[in-house]
Amino acid sequence: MPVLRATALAHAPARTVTGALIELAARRAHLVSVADFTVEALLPREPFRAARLTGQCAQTAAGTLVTCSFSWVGGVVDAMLTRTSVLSIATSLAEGAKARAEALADAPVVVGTVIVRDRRILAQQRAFPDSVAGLWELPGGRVEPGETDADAVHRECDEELGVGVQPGERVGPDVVLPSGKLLRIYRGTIPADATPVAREHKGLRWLRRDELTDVEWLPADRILLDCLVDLL
Ligand SMILES: Nc1nc2c([nH]c(=O)n2[C@H]2C[C@H](O)[C@@H](COP(=O)(O)OP(=O)(O)OP(=O)(O)O)O2)c(=O)[nH]1
Repeated sequence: MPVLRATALAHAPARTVTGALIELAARRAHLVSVADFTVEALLPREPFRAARLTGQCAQTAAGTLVTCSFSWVGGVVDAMLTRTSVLSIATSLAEGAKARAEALADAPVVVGTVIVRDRRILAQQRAFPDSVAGLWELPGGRVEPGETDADAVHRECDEELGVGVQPGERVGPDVVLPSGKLLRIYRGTIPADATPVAREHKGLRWLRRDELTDVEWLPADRILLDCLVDLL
């Protein structure tokens, strides 16, 4: 199976470069899976139908090395012209992810919080604005000036759920929102006897692994479902 690779070195964190790769890959291909530092997608059009794109980010001392590879079943599409155009797609993705991630360095951040209890994730249903009312998301919100991400996790969960959350480690890559903000997910732990209540949302659900796709998530959260499943 032919494989072509292109690389670039980005001066941005690996999770942000992965987020940039997701954004670029989703414009050209169908996302197949997203992990912390790896994106897989399938190209939808001939002559690349069934060609697989893999974008991988690795943090190094010099920056984040982004590697974009294309693999496809050889044969008719294995002509020199195709190899050249595949290489140019891989190169533009790697270079594009580098440029986009570096431009996103100062982007505002929205934090989301994954709270797991009894192997269920807490999701909340938006009440407003009308464009997203009824869709589901993780507790959280915008990081305000002067706050750390952890401060925002704590404040937003207190405001939205009335519980004290202990912010934990990162989950998944950054996801670029249509507004240009970055959605950034953290684990959060609540006391065993705490009972979250929906103060600003229509409702709450504790979702089991097999229920995660029963609700209609905001588009950015849908991209992260693979990463959430891994926590259950
Ligand atoms: N809290 C949260 N927001 C999310 C998630 N996924 C996602 O796309 N978003 C988007 C929805 C909103 O456009 C934005 C967060 O806005 P928000 O309304 O919850 O937070 P906020 O009160 O601090 O924001 P703002 O209205 O003051 O700008 O991020 C998620 O899982 N959790």
